Amino acid sequence: MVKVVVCGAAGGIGQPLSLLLKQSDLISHLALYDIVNAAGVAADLSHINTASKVTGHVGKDALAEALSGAHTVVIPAGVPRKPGMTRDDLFKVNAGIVRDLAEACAKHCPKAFILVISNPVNSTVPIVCEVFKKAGVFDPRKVFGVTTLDVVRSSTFVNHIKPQFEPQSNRITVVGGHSGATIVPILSQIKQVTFTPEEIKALTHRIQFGGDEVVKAKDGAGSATLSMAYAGARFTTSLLEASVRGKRGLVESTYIHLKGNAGAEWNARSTGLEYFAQDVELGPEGVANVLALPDLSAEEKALVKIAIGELKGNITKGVDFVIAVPAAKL
Ligand SMILES: NC(=O)C1=CN([C@@H]2O[C@H](COP(=O)(O)OP(=O)(O)OC[C@H]3O[C@@H](n4cnc5c(N)ncnc54)[C@H](O)[C@@H]3O)[C@@H](O)[C@H]2O)C=CC1
Ligand SMILES: O=C([O-])CC(=O)C(=O)O
Repeated sequence: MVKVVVCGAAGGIGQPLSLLLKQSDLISHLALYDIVNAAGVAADLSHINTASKVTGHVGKDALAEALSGAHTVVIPAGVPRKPGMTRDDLFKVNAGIVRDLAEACAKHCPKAFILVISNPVNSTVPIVCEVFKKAGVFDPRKVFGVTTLDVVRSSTFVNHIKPQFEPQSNRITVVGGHSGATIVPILSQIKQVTFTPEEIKALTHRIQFGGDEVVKAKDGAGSATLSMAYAGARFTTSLLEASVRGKRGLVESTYIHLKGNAGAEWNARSTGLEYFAQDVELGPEGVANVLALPDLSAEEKALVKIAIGELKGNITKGVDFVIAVPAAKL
């Protein structure tokens, strides 16, 4: 039974994510942090008759208390997209938010698992890792970019055109990163159903730009929150099952720092990248083993090549931000 902190807990993702985590019997203390409204959300959730204690922490002065003793910190803090924006457009605001939260985590809970939801994930994960490196507390097994929504969407969208494909028990590998062309679903490995080349093309495009569908439908009121909360709770639960309960064989796709993770050498060599999303087996210390990339079709190889090109810039942008901009005093 552990303490889990949600940073950005009063937001569109933070609230339903906290609701789902309140139902976990692996969590003894759910600490909700935000710069606004976290006390109200915590009071509300605290009336639910599950075992965990819920506390609310509002504003920077309450951050140390929220984070101390944390086993896991989930970060959906920051601004979401509006129509016409890319995830990279969020960097201006969210890079500083994530950098400051990472600084506080490195200080107050340096051994915690850090799950990054805030966009652009391709750059915010390097920001967290660089902050932890600077503080001398970096463990590459413990920082995760949450790309689970791409996996969830993949199964859902395949099921929409192939109803015989059972979407909850059949997991699809998604590699690369978390934005447009960097999202590469490996549909060629699906054994249960077959596709025409046109179906593969349409599905791939829908998965890569699934986020845009929601941004467009919400029409200025934000991006995916409920499906993201579901995906974030799924990833958090898998990690807790593996790290707290010791469950073996749990595999999730996630965007990680390759160097220093078992099994990732091949990925690092073949992509030339420092960070990449790939299936990993979770264990007591976080990443237990990075699974080998599955066989890719010629089309998927071409998509991975495009993803690598885009990821390079996204990663450099995150790394440079930490090196170039001094951290806010916390
Ligand atoms: N990884 C993924 O697959 C996905 C990521 N996202 C990203 O998640 C982020 C949050 O999205 P929403 O919840 O819809 O936004 P939102 O605006 O509804 O909520 C964000 C929350 O963060 C809080 N916040 C702002 N600055 C903060 C700080 N310094 N410390 C703590 N909390 C702070 C705000 O007060 C607000 O409550 C966005 O960057 C969005 O792009 C969204 C969907 C999927
Ligand atoms: O599209 C967005 O901006 C939010 C997001 O990351 C997603 O829904 O995959």
